[in-house]
Amino acid sequence: MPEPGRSAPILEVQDLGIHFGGLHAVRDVTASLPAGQITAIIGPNGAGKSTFFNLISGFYQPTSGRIRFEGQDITRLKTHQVVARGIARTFQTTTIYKELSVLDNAMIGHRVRTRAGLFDALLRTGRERHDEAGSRLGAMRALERVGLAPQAGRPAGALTQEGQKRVGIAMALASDPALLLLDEPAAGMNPEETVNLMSLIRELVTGGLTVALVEHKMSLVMGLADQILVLHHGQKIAQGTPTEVSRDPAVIEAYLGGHAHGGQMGQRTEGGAHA
Ligand SMILES: Nc1ncnc2c1ncn2[C@@H]1O[C@H](COP(=O)(O)OP(=O)(O)OP(=O)(O)O)[C@@H](O)[C@H]1O
Repeated sequence: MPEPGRSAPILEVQDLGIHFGGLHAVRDVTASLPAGQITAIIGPNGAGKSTFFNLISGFYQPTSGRIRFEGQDITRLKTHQVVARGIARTFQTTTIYKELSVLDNAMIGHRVRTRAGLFDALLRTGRERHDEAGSRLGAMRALERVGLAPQAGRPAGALTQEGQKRVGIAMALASDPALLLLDEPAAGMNPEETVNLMSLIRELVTGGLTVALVEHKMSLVMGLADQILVLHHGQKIAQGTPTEVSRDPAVIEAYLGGHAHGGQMGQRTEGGAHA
């Protein structure tokens, strides 16, 4: 496993922040994601993890700070421009089109990156036909990467929960990103499916991808992440290897909230909060 921080950063954020009215959802976060590694972003509920992803992927415009990707400033880019630069994401809730085929889903992911607009599509211009062929090729490549090529013709809704998660990942991979953001990839998965998902993420990283993920399942985070970034009340409170952060007093305090008995990081208490 490569040592965190040893490879050049693919993404750097500096003093990144956003507030909604008086609420600082993310505040003064300075951090970097090493290329070719897996970074997990963790923190108690409401810590700002999803907002952090939304800032990086252009869904939200930061109210302070800068974002650099592959050495270039992407702070003010819109979502489609961020995708075109090479950052793709999946969402917490499954956003696949269940009635469409697995291949069509992946093609939708690819077309985010192509230039043909509605006008081209309606008139079936040469460029549109060219783009469609390119979409099909890019989509098939993405399906091969997630092990779904043999299922390309099936309706996405006919796949297992794990299969549908893979479709979501293929949709993101179809735009051929250098950085993949996974928002709670293991949500709703049983332990066996979670292990399979971990193997898939490892394979993708071995193939050259950089991954950042938000996840509550600590077995996945601890077993997969090269480095962990911990947010609490929108601020970075720790960054390091899984071993380092799990021993960090500030992290333990954030998760246990000062209670001596509360289980491990990320476990949900009966009230639904994270112990
Ligand atoms: N668009 C928005 N408008 C107003 N407040 C928002 C908005 N998006 C997020 N917030 C607030 O910002 C804070 C951080 O939310 P966020 O969803 O990023 O946390 P999180 O760490 O992802 O939480 P969880 O683990 O529960 O998904 C919360 O208080 C949330 O209510």
